[in-house]
Amino acid sequence: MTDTAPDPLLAVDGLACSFSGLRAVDGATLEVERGSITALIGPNGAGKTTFFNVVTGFCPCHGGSVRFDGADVTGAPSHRIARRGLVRTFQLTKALNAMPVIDNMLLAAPRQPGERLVTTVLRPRRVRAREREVRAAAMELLDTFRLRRLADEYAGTLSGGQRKLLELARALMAEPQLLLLDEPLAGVNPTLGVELLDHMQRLRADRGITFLFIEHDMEAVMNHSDRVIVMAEGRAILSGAPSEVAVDDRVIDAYLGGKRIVGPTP
Ligand SMILES: Nc1ncnc2c1ncn2[C@@H]1O[C@H](COP(=O)(O)OP(=O)(O)OP(=O)(O)O)[C@@H](O)[C@H]1O
Repeated sequence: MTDTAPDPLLAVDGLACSFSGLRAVDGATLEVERGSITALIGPNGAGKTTFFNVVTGFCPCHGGSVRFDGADVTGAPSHRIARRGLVRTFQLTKALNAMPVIDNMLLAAPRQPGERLVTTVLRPRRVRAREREVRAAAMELLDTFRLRRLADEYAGTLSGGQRKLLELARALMAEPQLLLLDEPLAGVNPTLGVELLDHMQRLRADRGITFLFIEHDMEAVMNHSDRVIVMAEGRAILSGAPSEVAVDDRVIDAYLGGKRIVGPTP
């Protein structure tokens, strides 16, 4: 690692996670700056997805620490980490596919007082007010992603691109401070890919959301991120501006197929 942020939103130190002896994440140390769009790159099997899973509480932590927004969240359950604003996207499951788009959105909202019978009975007005708030937030996001007209359609009937947008919209219902995206451009046509990257820029500007995204598309990484972190064999081996990372010999040899990429386009 070559740089550190003064007040990082996410600070991970020596993180480890093994699967039956295989060290998928092996002492990863990295930081994500507040308000940045940071890319996480590295070869297949480098441990990027497992890193996301450990940080967000979906895989066990076998060593090291995770600090988010100044709090130690190492090994905390995923729902508690998400409630703090550290959220990752997920592919729509079978169950979610069998539900209308709007229900997918409503289910993803935090702090639903109607979840508790006692609140529903004793404070019905509060429950209804929160339900209206959640529905309004869902509709606004569906508008943003041009999915509003599909609100009552089953999620399973959406095109691949629309599903990607719905995954992003669902994650935003959790009101993230830091959103982790695992290969957001995979399987997406180039036009929608550009749209997704524009959404990230706009969400950062309008809602102050910080992004950490895993991506193999080097053009997207170099042109749409402020920082790039390179992972190999379970560790972060390099971090810097895209223009710095793009000229590093290790990156050129191992991850860019020997091709030199000259920084972001103006
Ligand atoms: N649930 C699991 N059980 C066993 N091994 C796993 C599990 N998840 C990941 N691994 C292994 O951990 C290593 C890291 O995998 P991971 O998916 O985190 O890498 P990655 O960098 O995200 O790769 P890719 O770019 O191909 O998605 C790989 O060797 C993988 O096979």
